[in-house]
Amino acid sequence: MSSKKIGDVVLNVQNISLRFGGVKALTDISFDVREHEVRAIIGPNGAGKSSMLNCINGVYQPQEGSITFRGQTFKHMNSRQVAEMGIARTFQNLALFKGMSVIDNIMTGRNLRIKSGLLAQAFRNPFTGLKVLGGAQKEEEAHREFVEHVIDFLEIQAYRKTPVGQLPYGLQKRVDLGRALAMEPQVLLLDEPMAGMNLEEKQDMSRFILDVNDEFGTTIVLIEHDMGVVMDISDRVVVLDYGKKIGDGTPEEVRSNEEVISAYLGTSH
Ligand SMILES: Nc1ncnc2c1ncn2[C@@H]1O[C@H](COP(=O)(O)OP(=O)(O)OP(=O)(O)O)[C@@H](O)[C@H]1O
Repeated sequence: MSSKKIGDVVLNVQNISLRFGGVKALTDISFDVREHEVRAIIGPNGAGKSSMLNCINGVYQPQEGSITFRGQTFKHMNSRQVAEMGIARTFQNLALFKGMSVIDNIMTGRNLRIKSGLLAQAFRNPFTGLKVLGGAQKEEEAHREFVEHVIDFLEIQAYRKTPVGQLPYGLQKRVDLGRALAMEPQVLLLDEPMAGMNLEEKQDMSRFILDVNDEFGTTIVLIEHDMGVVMDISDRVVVLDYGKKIGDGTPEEVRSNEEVISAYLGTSH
């Protein structure tokens, strides 16, 4: 855990309940996330972690409760609106375009920020027939520059032009992180960023997550199964079990919580 300064509450999850037919995926969940914090959500399989992230992200609409982001409360917001507010996410199963290069995949993260329409980009001088070097082109250059910055930051310069599908899994996860970072989010939701990685890849990813948190000042909410990683990099941890919150506090507090210990003793994690 770093010694950075943690700020005010940026994200407040209030009394969220989510049902799928008879299945109660989440029951009355409340917790907050502070600025610059690394906040983990943990719990055994089926505890409701991904459902929680999907509620914050606007993918699922909970039947009860609300979410407040920087003072703005939303009940029914779609994913695009949430992203435009400054909340980005990565997915458990990579959502990358495998045939496209690393740079083009990361560029897709910039789409929300591209203002000039295609029409403006296609505008030509009627006399010369040449493309007008206007705002659209300048804007594209600025986006490309930011994407190059993300590529340098994640140390993937050598693979800029490589189709993502040809990269090892650990690097694909890093590109997925880059795509989310390209959105310049205030809050980054990471769904099992270390899943399927070997030890070295996990160490690399942990370092990148902490660097993003430090250097970009991004607030991080992550789901992670590897308890060692969670305890190492998180400032505070929420523990879910069968859709209910059974623990919330620093890694030390959560580790010594009886209910958390017994929830984990009965599982493989
Ligand atoms: N789209 C859905 N339709 C029906 N049930 C769902 C859906 N999504 C989640 N559930 C159910 O909600 C509960 C919580 O699932 P969720 O995937 O959120 O848990 P999780 O903690 O992320 O699990 P895991 O660690 O296995 O990824 C489970 O009982 C699951 O079967």
